[in-house]
Amino acid sequence: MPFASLDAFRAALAAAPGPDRAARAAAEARNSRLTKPPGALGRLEEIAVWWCGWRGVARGALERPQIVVFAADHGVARRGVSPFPAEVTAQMVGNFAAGGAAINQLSRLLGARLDVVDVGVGRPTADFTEGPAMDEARFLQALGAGWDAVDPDADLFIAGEMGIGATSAASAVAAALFGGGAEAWTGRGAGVDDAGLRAKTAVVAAGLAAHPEAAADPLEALRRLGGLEMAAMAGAVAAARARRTPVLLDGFICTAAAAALAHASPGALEHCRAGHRSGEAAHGRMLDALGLEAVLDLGMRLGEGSGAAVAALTVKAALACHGGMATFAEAGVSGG
Ligand SMILES: Cc1cc2ncn([C@H]3O[C@H](COP(=O)(O)O)[C@@H](O)[C@H]3O)c2cc1C
Ligand SMILES: O=C(O)c1cccnc1
Repeated sequence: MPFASLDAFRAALAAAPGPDRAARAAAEARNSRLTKPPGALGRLEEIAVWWCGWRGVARGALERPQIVVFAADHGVARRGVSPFPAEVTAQMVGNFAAGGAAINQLSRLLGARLDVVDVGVGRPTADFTEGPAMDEARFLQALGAGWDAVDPDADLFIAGEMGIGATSAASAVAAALFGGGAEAWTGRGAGVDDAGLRAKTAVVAAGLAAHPEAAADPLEALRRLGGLEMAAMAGAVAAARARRTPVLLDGFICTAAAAALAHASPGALEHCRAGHRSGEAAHGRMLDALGLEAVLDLGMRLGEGSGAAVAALTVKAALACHGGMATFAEAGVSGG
């Protein structure tokens, strides 16, 4: 859906539907009758009920998960904020096409549809220390590209990204949204050393200083300090909500993009769970600030949607138990 203005996108966010409460209650009732002590499947139980509520079913299985990797280049990559050169973004897009990346293996294992959407490879954002990363037209285009990438028939959606420099953009957006300064939100990304981390933190601080307007408006924070792939991820997460498709958020970059939605429209992430807690230092703090609990905590810090893809295997497990187990009555087991 092309958005003619930021207000049009805000209106789409405001129109977000809630879960199907009757389906959720039916899934909860079913869960309480299954042959196990109450609560013995731990958080798998609430994961299954969450998914059923958004899908509008009393029970179900994961059949059409979708992963979209949004790829884009960052102007700020020129500032030496990543241990890897900017050309790795395009090279990794080639690797996705050839099936050689981590996300290829995980999406195949999950049985997911994997799409790679180029929203700015070779056409970087502006360096946010010098001006807004995106003008409004480009920002709206990326939001719309993300919106359009979501398969309306998907039964679980994951947004991933590829873009050298992206953790600097995510740190800047997080600092603008949550406050606390560049130091609190800047981490090692793809692996900068101590000197690199100091330089990266200074670049994020310079970006924040250049865009005081970002603190006042979450979508402006995303436009001025974020990346094209982050804008597309935000558009995709919003589109999934419009279709009541449950979402697993990935790591630091994905969560920072989604956080802009949460700040723009309270409740915008009700259809989301945090797939994992990334090894990027500030991700846990961001999840806490958003009130999100991670499904997994494996020290992964890759991006590409990889942490959420592993978490989707846990959703599959949760739904296999919830959908397939016998009730106490069906199995003739006493005590239910
Ligand atoms: C080979 C390679 C594959 C990747 N896949 C995801 N990322 C991850 O690293 C980048 C962010 O880190 P930074 O902000 O430090 O540049 C993003 O592209 C992210 O998706 C990768 C990075 C590399 C090097
Ligand atoms: O958590 C993430 O999304 C992440 C962390 C490091 C590098 N790329 C992505």
